[in-house]
Amino acid sequence: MAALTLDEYRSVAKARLPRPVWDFLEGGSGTESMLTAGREALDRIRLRPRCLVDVSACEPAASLLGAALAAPLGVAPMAYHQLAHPDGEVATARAAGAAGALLTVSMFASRSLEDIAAAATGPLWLQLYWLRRREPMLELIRRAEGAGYRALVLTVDAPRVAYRPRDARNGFSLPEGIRAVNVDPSVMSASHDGKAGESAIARHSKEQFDPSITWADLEWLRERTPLPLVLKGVLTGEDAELAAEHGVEGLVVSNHGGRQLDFARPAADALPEVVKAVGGRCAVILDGAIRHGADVAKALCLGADAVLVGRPVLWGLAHSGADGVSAVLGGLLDEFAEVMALMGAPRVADFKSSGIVHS
Ligand SMILES: Cc1cc2nc3c(=O)[nH]c(=O)nc-3n(C[C@H](O)[C@H](O)[C@H](O)COP(=O)(O)O)c2cc1C
Ligand SMILES: O=C(O)C(=O)c1ccccc1
Repeated sequence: MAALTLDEYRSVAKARLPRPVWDFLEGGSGTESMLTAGREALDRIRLRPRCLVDVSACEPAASLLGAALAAPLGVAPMAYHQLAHPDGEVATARAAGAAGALLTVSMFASRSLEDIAAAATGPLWLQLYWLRRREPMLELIRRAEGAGYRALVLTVDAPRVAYRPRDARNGFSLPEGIRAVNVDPSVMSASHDGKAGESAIARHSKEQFDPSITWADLEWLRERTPLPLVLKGVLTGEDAELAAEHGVEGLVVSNHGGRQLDFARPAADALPEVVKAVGGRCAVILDGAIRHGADVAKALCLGADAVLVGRPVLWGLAHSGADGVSAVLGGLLDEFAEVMALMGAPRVADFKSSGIVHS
């Protein structure tokens, strides 16, 4: 087990980072109701262990869209890792590789796609927001293909970035020297122009994100890249069905870590109907509030193929760069391996709906 708990990494990160940066990383949208709701949904689910199963050789390894992982675990796309540590996404990539975890790189990463790929020893996916100007998106996709990224994750729960009261109050903008280096400054330059009452990120995203895209536009993207497509931010069986009909390869069931639609349902509550709707036609991934090895087990029992972890990775980065991220991911992995043994579930496939009960 890890020497420190995630809460300890969180406390150190909070103490170390400037308040507006901490608020940006940690905050949510609207009333911030979703920051606790995601955790409560997972806490309501309890495990039903089986006994006298041979667990002398537990195997947490999994595969996700053809990528071999040490466990069904990845890092969620998050903008600007350099806010947490100067090495930014390069450190995260090193640590994710060492832990055998997937890394999803945000379109608004603060290190270049190529530098991240050079540091990575595990699979990389690239996350995209759909921009009004499509050429910069396509250029990014070309670069991702060239650098060996293995899938595209289109975030579909953010036709605009939601109102986030902490960032508005702080007039949040990026500190000197940190920017979204993979896109032209005209696409996202959230620096130097913050003023009280408005977040530079919210303003830029309103200008740049295309809020008019529909299912019909997915075809346009598919014709332009051979990479598998994953949609992130699906919360209903209806949309899961549409995604499967459109040949999407994967779904991330997510409420964006409580940063988009306030009062949305927690992703864990939406997962069963999504799994049922896709009926095995695409991979299903859960994200939001994953903090324990037991959460990975619960997600698998609900029918997910894997989970993504968000903020804890930034806490690890802020604590001690790549080493901190390795410890955070390694700790989750160790916990999951222990849950396998104590659940009498020596293989990932042994986690079924009978493994949980809602309390
Ligand atoms: C600081 C921060 C930046 C984020 N940036 C992005 C992003 O660029 N693209 C995206 O699809 N999701 C983004 N997200 C959402 C995460 O991918 C993920 O859905 C969420 O953080 C998971 O919840 P957790 O932090 O509780 O684990 C961001 C989240 C945070 C905390
Ligand atoms: O997606 C987010 O949550 C987010 O914080 C963000 C960051 C940069 C640009 C757009 C959104």
